[in-house]
Amino acid sequence: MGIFSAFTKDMGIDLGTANTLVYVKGKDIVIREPSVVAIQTNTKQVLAVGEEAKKMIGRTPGNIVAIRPLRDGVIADFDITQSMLKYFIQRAVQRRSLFQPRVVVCVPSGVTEVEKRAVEEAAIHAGARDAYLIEEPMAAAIGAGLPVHEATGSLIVDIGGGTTEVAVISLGGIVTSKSIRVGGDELDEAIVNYIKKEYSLMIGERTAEDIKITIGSANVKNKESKMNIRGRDLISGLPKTVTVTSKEIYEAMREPIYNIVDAIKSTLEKTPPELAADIMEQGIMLTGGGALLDGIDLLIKSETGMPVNIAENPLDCVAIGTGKALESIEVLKKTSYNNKKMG
Ligand SMILES: Nc1ncnc2c1ncn2[C@@H]1O[C@H](COP(=O)(O)OP(=O)(O)OP(=O)(O)O)[C@@H](O)[C@H]1O
Repeated sequence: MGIFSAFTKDMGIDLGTANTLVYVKGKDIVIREPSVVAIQTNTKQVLAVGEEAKKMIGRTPGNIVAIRPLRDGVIADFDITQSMLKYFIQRAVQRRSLFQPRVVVCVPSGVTEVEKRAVEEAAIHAGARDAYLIEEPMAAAIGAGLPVHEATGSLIVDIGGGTTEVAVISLGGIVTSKSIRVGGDELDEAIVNYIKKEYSLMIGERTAEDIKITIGSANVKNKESKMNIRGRDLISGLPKTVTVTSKEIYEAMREPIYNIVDAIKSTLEKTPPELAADIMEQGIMLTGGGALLDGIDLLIKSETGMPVNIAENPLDCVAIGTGKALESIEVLKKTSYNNKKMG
């Protein structure tokens, strides 16, 4: 390692639809914030980014909006994504630093070629010396400690906010994969719709997420809890409280949960037999916030007949894997995402 490289603060960024994490080489994860930006609508001025902006969702006056610029695994608002990325890079670098970092960004798999270029440019604009992209399932697998470079099959399932990525990895490459636009957000929406239909009660997406995390389960036999929730009665227009059970929430989330299970099954069906045998032995690895949903591992195990493991820190895997990819930057340069640019 040259004397200067020790000071470069190279970083890996998980630009997620729900959360953005920044991993700085030698320091671990230094930023962990929701991917939300609050802006003044008339001037387009950025008022808050991250946690502070998330608190404003559903609570802003007319001239301020709190936006999630990445939705459903794609960049819904490019300019705001760029501002957010710039804000996080500069916060991680600390303005006074003279050294320009090399940055690896993990982007949702649904982004287009144009958007990939634009993310690289945004990173350069924000002060990066070089910018590379990495595919989300590869970053998740590296972060979860799977032997991605060995001649053995690993199956990774990353259940994020906007997307679920399922991939079989061997010898440093993705052998077969599937990405669906179903993740934690879809579960929240299903809860909002269920409560509306069953109780004529309107709740916000943050309340729905809270219900999912507190009493939601993918294996209802294991859980029977209740929760009081508050919202607006659609008939009277007034605030109202109702009590919901985990069984009801399971019913509400059943369809999107089974979409995730089906994506895993169809990936397994396309997996070459030798690699399927490796996966049978090693098990399926779950990462992403959705891996924390109560009972999801048991459901996948019973539906596929394969052993299932949950990564140690499922929310951090992509950021850690993105950061670790920096250590083998030569390998990164050769990946399909970056070699078009290089060649
Ligand atoms: N304990 C929990 N139980 C259920 N879901 C959870 C839990 N904790 C977090 N989540 C969900 O995980 C999702 C966020 O996960 P994560 O941070 O991995 O997504 P992301 O990387 O930002 O999204 P993407 O991979 O789609 O870009 C949210 O939908 C959140 O509600």
